[in-house]
Amino acid sequence: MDQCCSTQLIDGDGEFNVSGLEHFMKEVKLGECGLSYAVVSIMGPQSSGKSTLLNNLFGTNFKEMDAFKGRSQTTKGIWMARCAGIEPCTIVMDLEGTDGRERGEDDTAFEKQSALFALAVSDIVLINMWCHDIGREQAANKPLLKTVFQVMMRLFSPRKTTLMFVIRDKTRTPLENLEPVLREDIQKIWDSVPKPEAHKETPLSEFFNVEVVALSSYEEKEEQFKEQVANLRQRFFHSIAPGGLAGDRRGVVPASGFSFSAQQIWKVIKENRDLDLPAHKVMVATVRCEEIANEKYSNFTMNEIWRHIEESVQSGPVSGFGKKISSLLDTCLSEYHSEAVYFDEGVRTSKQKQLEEKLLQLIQPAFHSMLGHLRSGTLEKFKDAFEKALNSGEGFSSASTRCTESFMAQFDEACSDVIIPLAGWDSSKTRDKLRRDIDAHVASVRAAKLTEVTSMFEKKLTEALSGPVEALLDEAGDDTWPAIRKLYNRETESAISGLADALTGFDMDEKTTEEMLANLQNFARSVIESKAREEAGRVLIRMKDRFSTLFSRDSDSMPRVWTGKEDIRGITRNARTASLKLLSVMAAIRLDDEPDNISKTLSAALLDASGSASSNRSITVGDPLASSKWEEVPVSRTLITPVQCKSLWRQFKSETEYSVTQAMSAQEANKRNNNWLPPPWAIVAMLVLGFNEFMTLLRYYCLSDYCLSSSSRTVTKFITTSRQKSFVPRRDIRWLSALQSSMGAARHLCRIPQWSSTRDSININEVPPHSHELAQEASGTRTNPRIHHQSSAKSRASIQQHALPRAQHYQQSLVNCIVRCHRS
Ligand SMILES: Nc1nc2c(ncn2[C@@H]2O[C@H](COP(=O)(O)OP(=O)(O)OP(=O)(O)O)[C@@H](O)[C@H]2O)c(=O)[nH]1
Repeated sequence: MDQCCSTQLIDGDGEFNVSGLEHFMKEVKLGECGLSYAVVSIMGPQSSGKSTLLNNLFGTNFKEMDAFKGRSQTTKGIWMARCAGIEPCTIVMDLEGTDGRERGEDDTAFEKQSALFALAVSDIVLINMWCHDIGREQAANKPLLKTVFQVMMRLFSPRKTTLMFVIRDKTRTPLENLEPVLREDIQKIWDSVPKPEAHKETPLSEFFNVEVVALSSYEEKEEQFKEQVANLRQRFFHSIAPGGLAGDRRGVVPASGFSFSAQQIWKVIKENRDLDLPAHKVMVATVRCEEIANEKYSNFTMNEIWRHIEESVQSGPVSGFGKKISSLLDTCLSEYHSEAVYFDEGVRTSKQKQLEEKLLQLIQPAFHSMLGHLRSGTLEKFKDAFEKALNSGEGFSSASTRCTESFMAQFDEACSDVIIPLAGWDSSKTRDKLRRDIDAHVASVRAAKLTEVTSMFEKKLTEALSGPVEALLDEAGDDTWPAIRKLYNRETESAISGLADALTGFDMDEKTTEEMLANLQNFARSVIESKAREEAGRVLIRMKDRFSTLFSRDSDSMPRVWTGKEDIRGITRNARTASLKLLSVMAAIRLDDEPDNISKTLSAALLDASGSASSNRSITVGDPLASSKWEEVPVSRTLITPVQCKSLWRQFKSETEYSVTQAMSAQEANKRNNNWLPPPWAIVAMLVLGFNEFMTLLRYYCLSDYCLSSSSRTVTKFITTSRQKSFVPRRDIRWLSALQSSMGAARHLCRIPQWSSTRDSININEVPPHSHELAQEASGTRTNPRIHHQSSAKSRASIQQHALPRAQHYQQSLVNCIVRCHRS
């Protein structure tokens, strides 16, 4: 026989030995038995040989009374032991004997409590009784049976227990004769027990299987006793099998819940409450399933593989995540199931569901982290691949479609490795987010590329338009805006065509493409408009330049010399008309080829009938320029408003007036100097006084004029050459101009009586005052030319070297001629 293990379950004071039971259960490994165990109890009068029977029947080691010390109570409370060598695992409880002398009046209470406990917990209850008590009115077991039947009524839906009456010290009377008498006694007791209304007519057999065995006296016929006990033992093998000795086992709790169940039953019994076994079973199942679930959850959280996954997933994806987690979950849940399988199904399933939820709640953050890693990883890989595809020259649309499909498929594949079938979590939200991220990236790259392409065409357009437009506006004339329009159309068409070609690879909708092309066209327009505005801001300078060019230079671009023959009025009119043309061209943007009357309006308002004189009138009512808006031109295309034109013209006129005045003064001076004919009275006098004098004078004038003109032209030529070659300082040019004037003055001197033949040279330091004035006028300064030439010895030397010898030569010729004329 196996070594027996026993413990006191409930002590004599009714205290439940929890730790003792837990220890006992571990020792006999009861928790692992599931439903494959049986509980046998024995009750009966004190010192009726219960312990002796159990020890012989089940190989237990319950304490037995020493026969030589007399009959007294040996067993206190309830003891428990495992039956040795009986399968399935059978637990036997030895109850304190009834009817004992030690407990007195209170015994009833403990008897009832222990009897109820035994009925609630046991599959088989042995009722130990003396053979000689059968049929006796005052039999010792009668109160015990009454108690058993009474407490049984306190069990709701009691399990059907096997009541095995063990008749001790069997007499010669055969069992067949004893059993009916005993059953009759039992029935009488059953009938006498008060029952609840529901069980008034319920037969005893509804609640108990009654079995009767008889044993010979252990003390007197030990051999027989042991033989009979050995036979009886056989009935306890496979007692829980169908048809076995055990009852219907309706109230059986899984072995792992036995400890808790027994505690709760004893607690209820002690509190003298009714014992609802089905409810108790559910309660035990609830508590035990919860305990099992908690234990499994705790085991899961402590699992090494899980802890590694949980830690690793913080920093990156874990390979085979779904499979690993699923395996852990399966293990955990199957362990739960195997332990909780014998508990109430409803409770078990419910608790399993709760366990699953808790586990999935624990796992979910790791799952989302995994998806997050997959999403971000896929996105990064997509970005790299997309960039490489674009750099390799693949079309934008083709690259984006191909890369998107490829990496979404990669994500789907990777997701299948993460999915936990039990959880049934959906990765579609993460997938959608990835798709949105990819689309956003494609959009941003597209925007950047489009900006790049657009900028390139804008730059090209700016280069193609800006310079030429500036040049065209600089030469403002009737053809300026048509030329700009032509340029604009040509360059814009070229750029739009180029951009349209470049956009074909971007897979853009027609509307967006058209918008971009329109934007480029508008950009071209804005370049021209901007340049036009810029040039319009400099219109006054340009007008003055144009005026100056046309006024101061002849058709060969040579500087004009106001000899007196020029038509200053006409030249001024032409210059102003050209300047006004520039103003009218600059007044508005004419990219749309819409005719306007700006030029006519300006001419009418700013040039008089002759076209030369500009209006100095202030703005009056009815003045076509008294407006801030041209009639035919929208404000957006206006560069210079009518009133601004008026103001600009006034300023232009006043700033160019001086040049005209100067020219006129110079012309007047030249006219005076060229007026060599003697006064009319002299001509008349000469005609009257004599032919000789006339001829003399004629020669004198002709020769002197020839000589001086020659000298004057020589000096003029020298000055011009010097200017062109830039080897004479400007101030000396001024002096030479003065010298040139002085030669004119020399002609004048020739007619002055003070002129003498002894004066055969010109002292440059004594240039006549008249020539100084001429010099001042020529130079436009008030500086005394004397100071200039004095301040530059080098210049003076140069002049003396080049100009003066010639001047002196011609002057000497002049003097000689004059002397000859005088003499002749
Ligand atoms: N006449 C008779 N005496 C027996 C028999 N079996 C045991 N005894 C004796 O009865 C006495 C009590 O035996 P236990 O086995 O201790 O009886 P018990 O019912 O367990 O006693 P408590 O635990 O005190 O109630 C002992 O002296 C035994 O030798 C039997 O079959 N016939």
